[in-house]
Amino acid sequence: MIDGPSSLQSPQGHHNSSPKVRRGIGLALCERLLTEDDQIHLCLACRNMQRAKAARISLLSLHPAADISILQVNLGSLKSVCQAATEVKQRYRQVDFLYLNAGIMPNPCINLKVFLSGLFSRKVIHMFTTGEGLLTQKDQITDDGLQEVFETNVFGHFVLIRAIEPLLCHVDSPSQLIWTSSSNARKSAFSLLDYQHIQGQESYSSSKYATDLLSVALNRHFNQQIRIFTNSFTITPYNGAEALLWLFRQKPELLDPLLKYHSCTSGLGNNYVESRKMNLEEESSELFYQKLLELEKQTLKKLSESEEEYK
Ligand SMILES: NC(=O)C1=CN([C@@H]2O[C@H](COP(=O)(O)OP(=O)(O)OC[C@H]3O[C@@H](n4cnc5c(N)ncnc54)[C@H](OP(=O)(O)O)[C@@H]3O)[C@@H](O)[C@H]2O)C=CC1
Ligand SMILES: CC(C)CCC[C@@H](C)[C@H]1CC[C@H]2C3=C(CC[C@]12C)[C@@]1(C)CCC(=O)[C@@H](C)[C@@H]1CC3
Repeated sequence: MIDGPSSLQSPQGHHNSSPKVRRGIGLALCERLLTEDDQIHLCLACRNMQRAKAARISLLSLHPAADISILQVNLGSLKSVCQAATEVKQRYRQVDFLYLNAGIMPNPCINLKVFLSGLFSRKVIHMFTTGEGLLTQKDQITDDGLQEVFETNVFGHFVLIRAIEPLLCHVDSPSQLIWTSSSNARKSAFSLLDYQHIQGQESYSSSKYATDLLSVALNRHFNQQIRIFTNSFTITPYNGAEALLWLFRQKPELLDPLLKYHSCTSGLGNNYVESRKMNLEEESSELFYQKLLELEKQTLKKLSESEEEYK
């Protein structure tokens, strides 16, 4: 099983030999999964090996008998994604659960006008749970020539899923693919004509809507063997892992691919999972899927050509 990257950081933000654990949803999920069943094999796929090792140590301190391995992957680099996929195929014959957790929101900027008018309106709860229209981000371009938020939050995951497809599609025991979206996903922030969100300033909202769209197409193309789900705004990483853990216990064939599963917390502090229909059309999801297949073809070709050049 692969988990999304864990969240660990040294106190000053740079790496040393004993980085301090920064708790994100990925690590909280691993802890909760091991509490549920410490016989599972966990593989932590992280971009930073120091943090991955520290996450492993922290999990082992709570579950000494756990079987935990680590793997390096930077989702913002196609080369790294392809290398990680090759490594996964060498190590495993099947992946039962693939949690796609990594997601970035670089340089967020709050729109104070929207915040203040939202604060005194009936939409105040909606604003605090979805952050709709509240934040803008400054995106940048990766070495692959793609928008960083799009590549990290969407395309890197997409290429990884496709590259390890043979490990996911087993007739007798279907795999479950659980992809973290957000209640910040917004249809109006996304455009099929600008799916990398080059022109706008809400790359995070756009990337999470892209995740929702892709989840529907992937379900169709993987012949109902893979289910993809999402979660919403979280107060603590433990709460944020609620829907992810709930999905671990579900039979994938009984879940509706058009629903999004949100981790929620009541006023009394109780966690629960709520399903909501996604605001999307299946035709758009298919069109987007086809566009990503084309982009994958182009970018992987470019990558292999540049690798040939360096030989
Ligand atoms: N927190 C919230 O309120 C909500 C979060 N979400 C989503 O949940 C997921 C986890 O969020 P959260 O735990 O809060 O966030 P964190 O920032 O704590 O964790 C995100 C993780 O993604 C990893 N990551 C970032 N970029 C890359 C990359 N290029 N390659 C590999 N790994 C990468 C980070 O690794 P590293 O440690 O190296 O930085 C980090 O561990 C995200 O997808 C987020 O969008 C959704 C709704 C609400
Ligand atoms: C006094 C300050 C001006 C208060 C500012 C509060 C905001 C920083 C938060 C209010 C709602 C929050 C929110 C998110 C980030 C922080 C806020 C904007 C997210 C966008 C974080 C990532 C997600 O995936 C969303 C679901 C969150 C929605 C709410």
